[in-house]
Amino acid sequence: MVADGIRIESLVKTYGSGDTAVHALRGADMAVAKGEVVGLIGPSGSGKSTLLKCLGAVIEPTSGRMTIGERVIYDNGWQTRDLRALRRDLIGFIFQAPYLIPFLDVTDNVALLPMLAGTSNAEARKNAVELLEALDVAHRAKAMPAQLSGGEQQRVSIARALVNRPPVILADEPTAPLDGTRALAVVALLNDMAVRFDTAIIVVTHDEKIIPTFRRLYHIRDGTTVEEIVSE
Ligand SMILES: Nc1ncnc2c1ncn2[C@@H]1O[C@H](COP(=O)(O)OP(=O)(O)OP(=O)(O)O)[C@@H](O)[C@H]1O
Repeated sequence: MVADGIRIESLVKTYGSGDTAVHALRGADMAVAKGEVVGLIGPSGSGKSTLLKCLGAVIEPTSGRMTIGERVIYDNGWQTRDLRALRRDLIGFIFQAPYLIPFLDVTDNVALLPMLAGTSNAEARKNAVELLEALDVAHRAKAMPAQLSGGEQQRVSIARALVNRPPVILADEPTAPLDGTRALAVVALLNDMAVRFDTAIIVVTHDEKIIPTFRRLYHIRDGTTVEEIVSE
C-alpha cells in the first residue's frame, strides 16, 4: 500500500524466553506514507513503547519485516550493520520532554548533529535557522533553552528531529506536558511539517485532547495493531 514511508509486517517482539517470556508484539502491521501523521494509541502495557523502539532501531525485533521507502531495514534480522547511521539518516525522534542541551543556544541545539556528522558549522547553522523559521521560532535563534516557553522548546525539538530530513519521525507523547491549545498547535505543526518536509510521522499518545485530530489511528492491543481510519 505505502511504498515511500515506513511499513512493518508481522512484527514480533518477545522479551526473554521460556516460562518468563513476554510477548510484547505478536505480529504488528503498520504502514505510514510520507506526508502523513498517524496516531498510535493503546492501553498501558499494550506494546506501544516496544513498537516505537523497534521502529526506531533502538531494540531488535524477534521476527517480521520493516521497510523505509524501498529499503529493507529488518527482515528477520537487521539488514544493516550500522544502526547508528540508520537512526541518524532515516529517523527523527521527538520526545515528551524537549531534552535541549542547556549550554547551547537554540541554533546550535538544532545544528549540533549535522556539525558532529561533518557538515561545516556555517552550513549547519544556516540550515538550522531555516528550520527554525519553518517552525516559527527563528526570532529565538540566539536564546538559550531555559529562556524559552515549553511550547517554544518543543518546536525547537521538532526542528532538531527534522534536521537530517529523515523520511520517518517518531514522536513519543510529544504533547504530554502542554495545555490544550499548545498541544493542538503542536499537532497542527506536525501535520504541516509532514507535508512540507515529506516525512512520515508516528505519534504515540495518551492525550485525549489530540486523539480526535488524527486522520488515521492505529490501536494496539495485546501486541497487535488494528487500524482505525478516522477521516478521509
Ligand atoms: N525490557 C523488557 N523486558 C521484559 N518485558 C518488557 C520489557 N519492556 C516492556 N516489557 C513488557 O512488554 C509489554 C509491553 O510493554 P510496552 O512498554 O511496550 O507497553 P506500552 O503500551 O508502551 O505501555 P505504557 O503505555 O504503560 O508505557 C508489557 O507487558 C511490558 O511489561
